[in-house]
Order: sequence, then C-alpha cells, then structure tokens
Amino acid sequence: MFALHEMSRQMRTVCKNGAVSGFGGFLRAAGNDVEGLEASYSSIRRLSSNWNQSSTKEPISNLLKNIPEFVKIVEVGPRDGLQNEKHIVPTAVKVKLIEMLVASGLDVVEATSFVSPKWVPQLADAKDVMKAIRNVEGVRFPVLTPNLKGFEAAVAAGAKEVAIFASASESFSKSNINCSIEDSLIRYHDVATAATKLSIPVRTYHVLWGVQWKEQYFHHK
Ligand SMILES: CC(C)(COP(=O)([O-])OP(=O)([O-])OC[C@H]1O[C@@H](n2cnc3c(N)ncnc32)[C@H](O)[C@@H]1OP(=O)([O-])[O-])[C@@H](O)C(=O)NCCC(=O)NCCSC(=O)C[C@@](C)(O)CC(=O)[O-]
Repeated sequence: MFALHEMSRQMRTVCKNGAVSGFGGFLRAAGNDVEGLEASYSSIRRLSSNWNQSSTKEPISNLLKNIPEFVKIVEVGPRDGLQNEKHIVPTAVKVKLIEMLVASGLDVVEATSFVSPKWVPQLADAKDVMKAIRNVEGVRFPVLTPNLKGFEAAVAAGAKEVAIFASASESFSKSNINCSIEDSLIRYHDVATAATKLSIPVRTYHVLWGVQWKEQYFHHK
C-alpha cells in the first residue's frame, strides 16, 4: 500500500514537471509481483531524479511557463493492463488493485471492459468487478464498451461512464475489435448515441499515429 501511495506521488511529481506518463503502462511493466512493482518504482525514482538534475540548469520561471494548469490522469491498468495477463487474475485481486489505486489518490480508474469473454477471458468478470466497487465514492470508474451489447451490459452493471475505441489502421481495428474501420465507426456511433440519451459521458480512444502495426506507421490517415 505504501509503495502505491509513493508511486502515485512520484507520478504526480513527474506530471507536474511536464512529463506526463501513464500509470497503467507502469503497472503493466511492473507485472504481477512485488519485485516487479519495486523495480518499476525505482525506474520512476530515477526518471524523477534525472529530471530534477537537468532542471537546475534552466531558470524555474521558464519551466513553470509550460506547465498545464490541469492534467487529467486516467488510470487504465485494471482494464488495459489486466486484459493482457497470461493468467486470469482473480476478481478479488482485481478489486484490491482498484482499491489500492484509488487509495493512492487516483480519481479516474478504468475498471474493466464489457467485451466478449471468448476474446478476452481475462475480463469475463466485468459485472462482478463493477458490483464489488459500486460503493466506492468520489471516484469515476469508466469501462471500455466497444459495441452496443457491451454498453448495455455495462449500464446494467452500474457503469456511469464509458470509453469507446477506433483505430486508423484496418489491421489494428480487426485485431483489436474484430471489425473494419468503417464498421467500428458505426459501432462507435451506436454507443455514443445510446450514451448521450442516458447522459453517460463517453471518452474515446483514437489510435491514430505512431503505432507500428502491420501497415508501417499509419500517420497518413
Ligand atoms: C468487439 C467484440 C465484442 C465484437 O465481437 P465479435 O465476435 O467480433 O462480434 P459478434 O457481434 O459477431 O459477436 C460474436 C459473439 O460475441 C458476443 N458479443 C458481442 N459483443 C459482446 C460484448 N460486448 N460482450 C460480450 N459478448 C459480446 C456475441 O453475443 C456473440 O456471442 P455468441 O453468439 O458467439 O455466443 C469482440 O471482438 C471483442 O470482445 N473483442 C475484444 C475487444 C477488446 O477488448 N480489445 C482490446 C481493447 S482495445 C485496446 O486495448 C487498445 C487501447 C484502447 O487500450 C488503446 C491502446 O493502448 O492501444
């Protein structure tokens, strides 16, 4: 618990210093065990301390000029991280992870996704996870809903915020959500329309550039 608190504090220090980074990626890099977490924690400390050393060369007023007034951090580890785990993480452990992330000060945690259990068995317990965190207050728990079926299941499970996904790469789209770009935009529209009717906020993932996939870098789209 202490390590998570401290890591979150470090991440916020790094963010304040202008280098916004993803805590989810950090958790993914950390793996499942305590040693992995500690190793990742050390890398963050190094990143932070390197930055502090280089910053002494520049007047502080120059650095402060570029600091955004507000940085929103959306922690996606319980969804984006755990969907890639080789072994299925038990629901209770997922819930504990979410509680620890919340205790570390994060106020938006993407909790899970409502997708096909055949495709992503790791997150087949989405409903149970949502049930277990339903009384956690002061935190938003968006969930990924790539189609209307997922959206409806998410709403039935108590989701108050969703995220949808589209990619500019045909092969990335196919491999991630099993449809063409064109079909993904139809699904995207369906979910956004249904969410608007229920006043449910929708966040979007657009995978647009810089991803090296089967088509070499697809910035042109
Ligand atoms: C997108 C679907 C659901 C379409 O699913 P599908 O198989 O392509 O389409 P379908 O409509 O033909 O349905 C086939 C079966 O899935 C069921 N089904 C259909 N929809 C759902 C649903 N929502 N929840 C539960 N079940 C569902 C449906 O009922 C049917 O069941 P069957 O009759 O065979 O028993 C599927 O392809 C899928 O689950 N894919 C995995 C999606 C996923 O989680 N991808 C990874 C997330 S995106 C990501 O990680 C990238 C991101 C965002 O993090 C950015 C980045 O970092 O790169």
